[in-house]
Amino acid sequence: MASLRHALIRSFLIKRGPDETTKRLLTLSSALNSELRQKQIDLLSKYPGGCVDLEKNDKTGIAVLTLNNPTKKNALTGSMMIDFEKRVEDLESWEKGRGVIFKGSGNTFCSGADLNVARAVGEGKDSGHPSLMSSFMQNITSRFFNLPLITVALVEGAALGGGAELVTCCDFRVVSSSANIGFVQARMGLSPGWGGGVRLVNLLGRLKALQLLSSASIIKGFEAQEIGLADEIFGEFDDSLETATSFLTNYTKFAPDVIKAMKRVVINASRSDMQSVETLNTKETQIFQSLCGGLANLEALNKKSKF
Ligand SMILES: CC[C@H](C(=O)O)C(=O)SCCNC(=O)CCNC(=O)[C@H](O)C(C)(C)COP(=O)(O)OP(=O)(O)OC[C@H]1O[C@@H](n2cnc3c(N)ncnc32)[C@H](O)[C@@H]1OP(=O)(O)O
Repeated sequence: MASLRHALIRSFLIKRGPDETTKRLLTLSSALNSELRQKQIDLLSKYPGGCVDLEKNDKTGIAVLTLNNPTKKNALTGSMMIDFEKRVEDLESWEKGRGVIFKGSGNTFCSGADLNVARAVGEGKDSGHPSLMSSFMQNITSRFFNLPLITVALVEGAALGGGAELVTCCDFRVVSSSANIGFVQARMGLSPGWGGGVRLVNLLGRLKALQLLSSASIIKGFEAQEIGLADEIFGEFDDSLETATSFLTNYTKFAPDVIKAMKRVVINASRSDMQSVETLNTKETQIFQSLCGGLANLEALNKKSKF
């Protein structure tokens, strides 16, 4: 697949060092990247609805990032994916930032990709649409995961499919005891496509990740805590945002520069080769693309089953 080859070539070039040929090839690579990005934006902007809101508090250094599509359980439309990228860009350059709470509106987290987008992407298999959506979301979730800020997912209600993958792109998870977290891609005849497979293995280890992905089981908040997918649990009568804020303040007491430095230390130490994650993600997309629009996927989409 072109983008896999492109990523592998780019990774080789960056490692090779700055000679003339490499510079010219990297310029070509950048041009290819911007062409890919335009194709992604053209595809995703066809699916409007909902928004992703960001409230930054310069005084406390804490921001709240909210997936806002309550009539669809915060399912991610194409325009929300583009919104998400803009909010991540804002956070990447937030000087007074210390931490981010990532939540959904209406006491639920996210029910994954909007099924209308998932269906359209599957039907556009031959035009490479699955890889365009997958690589776009992998890039944003990787950038969010590597923000120089301490991030916590506030998980209530449902976090299903891509929604469960978004749960993994935070440093920490504060989860309602009655929340439902499910990597339900297999029920859709799919595999993870938003970088959640790579992050889940890094977070829980190969065996627990394989159990969750291959069973497509939906676990409650307290079960998530037992396996290490939740760092704190709260009850239905607790104020969820207050709980997440109080949890986050344990890690955001010091000056923004110090917090950012600590996060950068951890990012660098946890990955010896920056390109390896890009290569792993690209291979995840290749697997996702191979299933998207396949028989199992189309049957599941036509059933529009609930979980
Ligand atoms: C790599 C990502 C991957 C991909 O791209 O293929 C995916 O993420 S695929 C999507 C995987 N997620 C799902 O399949 C979840 C589907 N939704 C449900 O199971 C339920 O809606 C649930 C459990 C989230 C909530 O159930 P509840 O009974 O509380 O509410 P409703 O089902 O009545 O939902 C209310 C309202 O929201 C609409 N809805 C919910 N999820 C989605 C979605 N993912 N896409 C589009 N619309 C969604 C649902 O249709 C209802 O709308 P209404 O007009 O009232 O019928």
